[in-house]
Amino acid sequence: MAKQDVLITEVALRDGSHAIRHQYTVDQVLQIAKALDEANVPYIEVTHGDGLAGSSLQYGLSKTDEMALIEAAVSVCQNAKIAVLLLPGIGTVEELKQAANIGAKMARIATHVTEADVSRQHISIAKELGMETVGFLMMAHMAPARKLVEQAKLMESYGADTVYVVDSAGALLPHQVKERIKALKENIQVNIGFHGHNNLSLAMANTLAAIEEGATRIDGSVRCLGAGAGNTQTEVLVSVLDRLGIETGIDIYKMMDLAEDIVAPILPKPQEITKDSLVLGYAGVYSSFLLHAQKAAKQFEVDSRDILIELGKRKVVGGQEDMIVDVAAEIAKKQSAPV
Ligand SMILES: C[C@H](O)CC(=O)C(=O)O
Ligand SMILES: [Mn+2]
Repeated sequence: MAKQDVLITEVALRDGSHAIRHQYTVDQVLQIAKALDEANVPYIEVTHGDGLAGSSLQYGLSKTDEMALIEAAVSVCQNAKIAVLLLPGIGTVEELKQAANIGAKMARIATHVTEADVSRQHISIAKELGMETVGFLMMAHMAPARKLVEQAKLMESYGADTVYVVDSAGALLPHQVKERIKALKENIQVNIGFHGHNNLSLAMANTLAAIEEGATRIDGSVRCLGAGAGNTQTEVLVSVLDRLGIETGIDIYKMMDLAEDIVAPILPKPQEITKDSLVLGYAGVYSSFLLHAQKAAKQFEVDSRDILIELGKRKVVGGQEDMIVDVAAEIAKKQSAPV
């Protein structure tokens, strides 16, 4: 195994699922996971975009049962470990056990940045199942560094091997990432990770800032495939890290090839920063809300940016997707009221 200073988790088959409305097929997962494994990517995350059991009317129905997708990825990987995401309250311990049974080796337990206490049971059961465990603190822009430290310590105490700072809204600026990672580095002993979104075109800068402060677990997504404007682009990231003399162990040419030849052809449209995804970062809104807000905007004939700005003001968090329709209806009502 090549030397690795930073371990990359590829999230195109999980976060990227948001961008294609959870329509992955077994065939696509077989092809992508095999190519990622051949490029020496150490971890590949596979589930519905909102984690295990996310397939629902609320979060979007998957085309294919995620267990079939996980099984497919496991079947073609020689070295890469398959990771699964679980948001307590969406997924349960039952799905976690099922995923472990079919070969998933890493469990990433995601909570809102101030609610790490709900991850205790899932982290400890994942450990009992022999899985590597990650605590995933979402919407990290909504809490100051000292709060993040407090919450990360909880996850560490439950047995997390790594704690991630997750910029779910793509709202953090590089100095804010630095401040948060530095505080974790000074206060917890386990590995520190970073997961960025590119809504303000800062995913790469933020990722580099995190690595500079000591993050060694980093998420990337081929072709940026992810919620909102997507994630830090893996094939670009490994090239930049190579130029910086930071080893990922990943074959750069193979990453570029799989991005161009396998992933690009299945995309309905290239991942880009649109006015709506930009507003996610600007207003600090959960990236997974993008498609729901656009749908509500159409239904109520209002500007999707107005919905997103209002959601940001109300500090709505993941799990409150039903508020999107409420906000759209209120805006429509205000707009049709006589002046
Ligand atoms: C369920 C979310 O999509 C998790 C994530 O990737 C994020 O918060 O960002
Ligand atoms: Mn994400």
